[in-house]
Amino acid sequence: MLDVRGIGISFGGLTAAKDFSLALPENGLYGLIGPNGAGKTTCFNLLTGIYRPDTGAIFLNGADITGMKAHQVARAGLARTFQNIRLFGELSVLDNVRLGAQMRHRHGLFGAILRLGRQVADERTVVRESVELLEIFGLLDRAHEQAKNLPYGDQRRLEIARALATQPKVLLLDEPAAGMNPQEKLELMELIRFIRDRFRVAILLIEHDMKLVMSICQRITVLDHGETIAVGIPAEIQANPKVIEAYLGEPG
Ligand SMILES: Nc1ncnc2c1ncn2[C@@H]1O[C@H](COP(=O)(O)OP(=O)(O)OP(=O)(O)O)[C@@H](O)[C@H]1O
Repeated sequence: MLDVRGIGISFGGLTAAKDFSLALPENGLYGLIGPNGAGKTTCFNLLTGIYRPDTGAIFLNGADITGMKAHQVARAGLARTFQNIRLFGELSVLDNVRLGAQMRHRHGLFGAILRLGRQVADERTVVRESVELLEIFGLLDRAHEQAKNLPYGDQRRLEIARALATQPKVLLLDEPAAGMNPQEKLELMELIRFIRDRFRVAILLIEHDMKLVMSICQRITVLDHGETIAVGIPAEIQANPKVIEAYLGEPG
């Protein structure tokens, strides 16, 4: 579903990502780990069109998306969440998800404002889909609150709901468990599996919580200093001396 072939980027003298490859199958759940500054978020930025790779190519469901802009990548079916939650804090919970769903409909926001024929039908579909998502994520009773007023764990879930509203083929989650307590992490683990099955989406997950990554990911890629140092199933990764060394060298 997502086929990444040797992408890389340098900033000045620093190679932030080098020769990164990945073959994420339909409905797969893979992990991307590595010490701080290893280049994980840089890879997400390359995949989602925030950065343009200096080398390599990216294919989504067979289509070459290399060099596309972020909004084109999103339309092509690659959605993401961010390490630092990026919601529209002043907008309602429902409107945040609506904006995701709106992206797929032809007439967009202007159509919704003009309220003409087809646009009204589109808008009704958008609202229906958004309400369904909020229900699935247990956020429907907060639909009309401002997003910024939600508790932290709910904001993380809302961001995932908004990404799913675009009906992606592939979903990239950047540290979804960051700042969560152990109970919330357990719930999140279940939620990620549920999302994969319910929405039939392939998921690539960046996460520092090893327990979470090791228990839900089928395969894991480990980065260190921008380079891939290991790829394998969780048991292989846990026993890999290069991986252990990379993490032991990490301060704190
Ligand atoms: N736009 C940029 N300009 C210059 N350097 C950058 C840029 N983006 C990333 N880097 C550098 O690339 C390296 C990798 O950063 P990145 O954020 O991808 O790491 P990470 O693995 O996601 O780390 P963390 O786990 O701390 O989030 C870092 O040294 C970072 O400073």
